[in-house]
Amino acid sequence: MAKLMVHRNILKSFHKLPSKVQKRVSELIGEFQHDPESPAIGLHPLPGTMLDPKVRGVKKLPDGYRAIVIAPEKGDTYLLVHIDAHDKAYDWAKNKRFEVHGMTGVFQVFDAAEVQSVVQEAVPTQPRLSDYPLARLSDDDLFKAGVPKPLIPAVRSIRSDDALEALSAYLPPDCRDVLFGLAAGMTLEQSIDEMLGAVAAPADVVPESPGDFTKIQKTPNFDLVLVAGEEELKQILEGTLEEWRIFLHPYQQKLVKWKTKGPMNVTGSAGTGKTVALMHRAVHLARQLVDESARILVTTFTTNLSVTIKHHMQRLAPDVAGRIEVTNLHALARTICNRAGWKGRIAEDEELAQIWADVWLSYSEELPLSKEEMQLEYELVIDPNGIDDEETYLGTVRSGRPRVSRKQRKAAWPVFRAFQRGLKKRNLLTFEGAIHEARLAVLQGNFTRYAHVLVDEVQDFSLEALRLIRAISPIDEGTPDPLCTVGDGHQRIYRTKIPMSRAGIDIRGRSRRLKINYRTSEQIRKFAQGILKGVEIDDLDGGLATTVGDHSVFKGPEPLIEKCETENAEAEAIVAWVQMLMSDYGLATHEICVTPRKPKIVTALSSAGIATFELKPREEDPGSEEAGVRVGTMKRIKGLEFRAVAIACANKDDAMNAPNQSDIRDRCERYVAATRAREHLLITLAASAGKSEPEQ
Ligand SMILES: Nc1ncnc2c1ncn2[C@@H]1O[C@H](COP(=O)(O)OP(=O)(O)OP(=O)(O)O)[C@@H](O)[C@H]1O
Repeated sequence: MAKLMVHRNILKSFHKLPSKVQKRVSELIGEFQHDPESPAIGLHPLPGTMLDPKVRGVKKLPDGYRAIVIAPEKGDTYLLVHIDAHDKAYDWAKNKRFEVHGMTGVFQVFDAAEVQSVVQEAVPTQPRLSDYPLARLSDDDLFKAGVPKPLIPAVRSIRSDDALEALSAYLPPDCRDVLFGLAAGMTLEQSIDEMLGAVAAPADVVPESPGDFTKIQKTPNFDLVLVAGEEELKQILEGTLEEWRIFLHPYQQKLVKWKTKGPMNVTGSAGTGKTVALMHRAVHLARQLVDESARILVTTFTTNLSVTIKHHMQRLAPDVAGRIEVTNLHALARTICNRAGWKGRIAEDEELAQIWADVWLSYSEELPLSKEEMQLEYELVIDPNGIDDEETYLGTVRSGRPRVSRKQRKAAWPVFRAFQRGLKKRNLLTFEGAIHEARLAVLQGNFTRYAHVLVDEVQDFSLEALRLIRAISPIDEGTPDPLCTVGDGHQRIYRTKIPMSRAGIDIRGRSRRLKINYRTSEQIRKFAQGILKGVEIDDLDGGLATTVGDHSVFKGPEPLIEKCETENAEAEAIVAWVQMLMSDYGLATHEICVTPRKPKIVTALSSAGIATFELKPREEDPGSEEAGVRVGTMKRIKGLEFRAVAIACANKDDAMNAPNQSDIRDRCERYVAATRAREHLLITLAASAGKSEPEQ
């Protein structure tokens, strides 16, 4: 029976086709599997009009529409690559080649003449850097990198990043990714490995000729999907199956299926598909569970993200979703404490204040630090490190905290102890205290370990939280794939860095990085990176993170910067920008977000007749079900994404006005906010903002 694979582009544009055409295409796909030559389909060659003789037209579509199908020279897998009105469809296909690459086995679509002319346009303007990395490669090297043979001359003439950038939209995505890695200074092997997931394609995916489609399903495919059944086809075509569910990047795929003996770690800057890889990995592991009672845990730092993941998991894999517990760290800790018999609750802020007040009343000796500093020391050192004895406190590494002598620490300890007794007396715990108690409960055998643990946003986990996830995963049992942590040092907004090794989580040799950005345009990615320019970002294990080779899969408008004299001017600028997005780009209000929430901006938007919707903590964003420009704190929008984001920073003391002189966590928070934007980003700055505003 013939098979039909569908190209990613069809799925992206299907909803734009007339409904009659949509209906007929769905039927045709079904009919095709039975008999591609059936007269009801009208598959016909187009001799003399197409550069590639494998191109076929499909006639039997309503309203003069045509589908372009690529017929195999070898095998019985056909590829549906394009649908459009008659002339447009044939014009699209006329000069293109549709080939399986002879080295990588990846199916590629390209137009060599178009690529040549883009390069020629870029060449006169590019500086002639003779030592540009691509210029040093031989034709053979470029072929190994996945460049189709007809494109090699054009690629060889690239001499600058700008020219590569200009060309990138015309290159097959696999070869584009590898070339970006090479241009960033990676070796050929490194780049192929990092971008395609393997240094060399296995022999069984390499085709005999560009028209040999017999192995195409075994290849790490960027753009083709074999539709499993009618229901899946319907969902795919209706656009209810998101792209990330169908088209994993080969490197994501590799991480999903990677078999590890110990804990593994995935890093990558914002939008590189870490959460997507983690969700697919959880499903992959769940489908392999043999023991009926075994469960998998997926946990996150924020409630928002765990709610989103839970929702996706139920749709991604209803067959195994019941075996995957998705919860945020604090809920997890509470559950473990409750199951271990704890009857108390988490203290409210007022209760904590009362306990401190009692401590100060009962304490007559001279304090080694001010009351405020003592409280901070408790919150930032004692509590997140799970310290409950003096000796441990004396030996604790207090990264990022002002120096406190051993003598001061000795004098401070009885105060902290008194605070802990105060909590215990009232049967209360702090959030961090609950994590500590949960870990002790697990270590005492009061909670069954999970078969596999997967953790997102791990950069924000405290030392004690890392120890908890280590304790509930089966690391010490020696079973495979015990723990998978995912995080990004650029997005650490709740605490200072803690290497995983300090919690006994050994990820050496099992840490990988994702580089391809799917969320934000290249322009926004670069801008956001600029906010953290000069800051050393860690790799979550004591080393430095690198962004070498990072790039986005699409381009967009440059981020806009508006300097504003007053709060009113800022509000007006944001209203004008929202109106422009709605009228020029057709954005709906729920696709736009303004952060942080400033009352003047909300009032100005509603005076202009534009509804707003406040994103509150722990409440889900209702998406298209509820209109209104989203407004919320930068912390609240972490884990979300919008087509457009405005970051309102016109107050002089905002970190965005002088990032180089600002606190790292404030800069990270602004990085997080900027990377929530897919296509449009507006930053308002104070009129006095100087040279140190973020570099683009
Ligand atoms: N293979 C893919 N194909 C298409 N889209 C993808 C793919 N992987 C991820 N995406 C999309 O990219 C966006 C970012 O993905 P994801 O949230 O997994 O990234 P992340 O690295 O976890 O981001 P952050 O750290 O900012 O939370 C999402 O819109 C997701 O749907």
